[in-house]
Parts: sequence; structure tokens; C-alpha cells
Amino acid sequence: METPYFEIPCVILCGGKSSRMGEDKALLPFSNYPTLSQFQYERLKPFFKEIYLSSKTDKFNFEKNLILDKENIHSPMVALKNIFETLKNEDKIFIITVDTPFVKIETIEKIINNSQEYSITVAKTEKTHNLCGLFHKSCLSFINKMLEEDIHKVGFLLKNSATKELQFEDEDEFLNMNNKDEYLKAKSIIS
Ligand SMILES: Nc1nc2c(ncn2[C@@H]2O[C@H](COP(=O)(O)OP(=O)(O)OP(=O)(O)O)[C@@H](O)[C@H]2O)c(=O)[nH]1
Repeated sequence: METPYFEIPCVILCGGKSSRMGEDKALLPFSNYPTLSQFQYERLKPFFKEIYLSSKTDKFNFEKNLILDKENIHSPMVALKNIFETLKNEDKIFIITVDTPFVKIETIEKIINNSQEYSITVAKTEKTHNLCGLFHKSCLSFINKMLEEDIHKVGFLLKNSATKELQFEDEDEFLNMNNKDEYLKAKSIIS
């Protein structure tokens, strides 16, 4: 099979509070990398025309492209706003979270290839993976409207946009690390 290459940017969300983890999950060691952020960045980089980390501060100790949030409040909606405003010449951006290191490239390819007529195309297994998918810049006006009204739920954005939820079967692929148990589980899978 040919290695995919996507002519769009990918942005990895790394600026959350990590309150359930108790420490910044973006900076936890993972696999052979000093941090999960670097793992996710290096793993996805070869497949996209550009790759970025989205965060509140430059807390990363490696060479990378970075998009800093302009607002201090913790919210993925704030991150999405800053991403679209920074990459303003891009129509479509692939968004993924730092804490989902097992999402397959074939899955990303399927999402991108099935996104044509939608504003947002995200992965779904039993639940919808709101921040694993392709977002079109047409979302930005609704994101701004939500932020004006202090609404921060990504689910609300999806419900009110032309969203396609693409079904996948492998739940393990979407393992995300919110707490220490999930981190230990992910580490045992990767090593
Ligand atoms: N850039 C940026 N990313 C964010 C922000 N808030 C959340 N994220 C990212 O969005 C993704 C989903 O966040 P969650 O895992 O639900 O929340 P979290 O804040 O990291 O963790 P909890 O405090 O335990 O809920 C993660 O990859 C976060 O790093 C933000 O304000 N700015």
C-alpha cells in the first residue's frame, strides 16, 4: 500500500488543564520520546504538509511549529479559534488531541477522504471522538458565536454544523489518556 500524504495541515491539541491526570499529560514521557507531544508530533509529521502543536505556552523542549492560544481560558474552542485565525489561508485542518497516540494513519486517511461535503468530519466508535477529525474553516464563524456566548462544548459545535461522524470499529485505536490508569495502559501497549 502506498504511504499516504495529506496536502493539509495537522494540529495537535496540547493546551488542556490535565486535571484528571494530575500533571500535564502533554509532557509525560511516552515510548522512546521524552514527551507525549513529541511522540504524537514525530509520528504524524511525515504524513502532512505541515504539523503544529496548539498550546497556551511554549512548554515543549524540541523543535516544532507552535500555535499559541491568545486567550487564557482553558477550552478546546479557544484552541480551534486560534488555529483557524493563525492558519487563515487553509480551508481544511486535521485536528487531533495529544492524548490519542494510537489513531491509525489509515483512519486519518479515511476521515480526510470522506470529508468533501461536510464542515466537520470526525471519527465515531461507540462514542463520537469530537477532536479527531477534519475541520473546515467555515466553522470559525460559529466558533466565534459560541465563544461570545461562553459556550465551550465541542459537541455543541458538532451538533450545529454540517458534521459527518464516520464509524470505526476498533475502540482501542481511540484510547485516550485522561488519568494515570489510562496512561499506564497506553504505555504497556506501546512498549
Ligand atoms: N491549545 C489548547 N488545547 C486545549 C485547551 N483545552 C483543552 N485542550 C486540549 O484538548 C484536548 C481535550 O482536552 P481534555 O483531555 O478533554 O481536557 P484536559 O484539559 O486536557 O484534561 P482535564 O482537565 O482532565 O479535562 C487535549 O488534547 C487538550 O490538551 C486549550 O485551552 N488550549
